[in-house]
Amino acid sequence: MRFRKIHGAGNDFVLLCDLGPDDDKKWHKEAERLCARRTGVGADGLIISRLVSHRPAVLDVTCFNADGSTATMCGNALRCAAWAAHRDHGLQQMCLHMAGVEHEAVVSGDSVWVTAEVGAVQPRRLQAVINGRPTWFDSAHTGTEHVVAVVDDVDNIDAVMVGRLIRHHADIAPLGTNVNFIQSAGHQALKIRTYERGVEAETLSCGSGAVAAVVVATLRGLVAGRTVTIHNRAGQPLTVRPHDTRPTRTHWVGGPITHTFEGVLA
Ligand SMILES: N[C@H](CCC[C@H](N)C(=O)O)C(=O)O
Repeated sequence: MRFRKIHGAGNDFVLLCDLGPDDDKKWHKEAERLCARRTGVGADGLIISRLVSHRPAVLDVTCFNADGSTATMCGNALRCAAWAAHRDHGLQQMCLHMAGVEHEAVVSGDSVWVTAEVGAVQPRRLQAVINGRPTWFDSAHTGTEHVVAVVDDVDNIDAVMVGRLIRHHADIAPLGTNVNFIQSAGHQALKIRTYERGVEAETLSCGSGAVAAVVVATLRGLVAGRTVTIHNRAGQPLTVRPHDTRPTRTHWVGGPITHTFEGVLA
């Protein structure tokens, strides 16, 4: 079986396209095997993308985290799937279904944009002591669970240690959460680091995390609700902007996609 290795601003995936209507359940174990950094292909997640219809352009996209769990939303996985549908089928705009939610996607020059739906926001959801300072985490649901803390210097955080602590916090068990640390980075810009549940590691970028960061940063007055640049660990910024017709509910997240290589699974 052919696969693509692809990343969305550093968030990397094994991508399988057009497999036909298979049972997704068997892919949990396969995701764990393929994503293993030493013994597999190595990735943050496995994407399975199926073209449902050409006109209108509709894709069904499933994303598994590296530990085999299902991601209910993955902005970068959706962006990778849209990129591949553009390459394979010439689609420029499409509708993507992931975990029962509809997302729009637009391929525009070097950027691929997808929509994320913003759900419940809860200020001061959790607290942790970071570098000796009590720090609040606000939660923002952007299709999956995210908490966001505003800190002075994201580079000075042990993102894996603190991320893991928060991810397993008793107050949010058993679901857990993705954990984001942000700081202001000038006019309409943020710097971010993200610890991802299901990968159980820091990832280089996270689409739904970038949207959660903008929601929380807007709430905290760090940015205004317009276009925001999110500087990540990959050095390949994502851009978040409100949707034109439903700006409070939906955000676009866009950025580069890199197709690294193709291969054949043994
Ligand atoms: N990296 C992803 C989010 C994955 C979410 C996953 N870690 C989970 O909570 O199941 C993104 O670009 O939106």
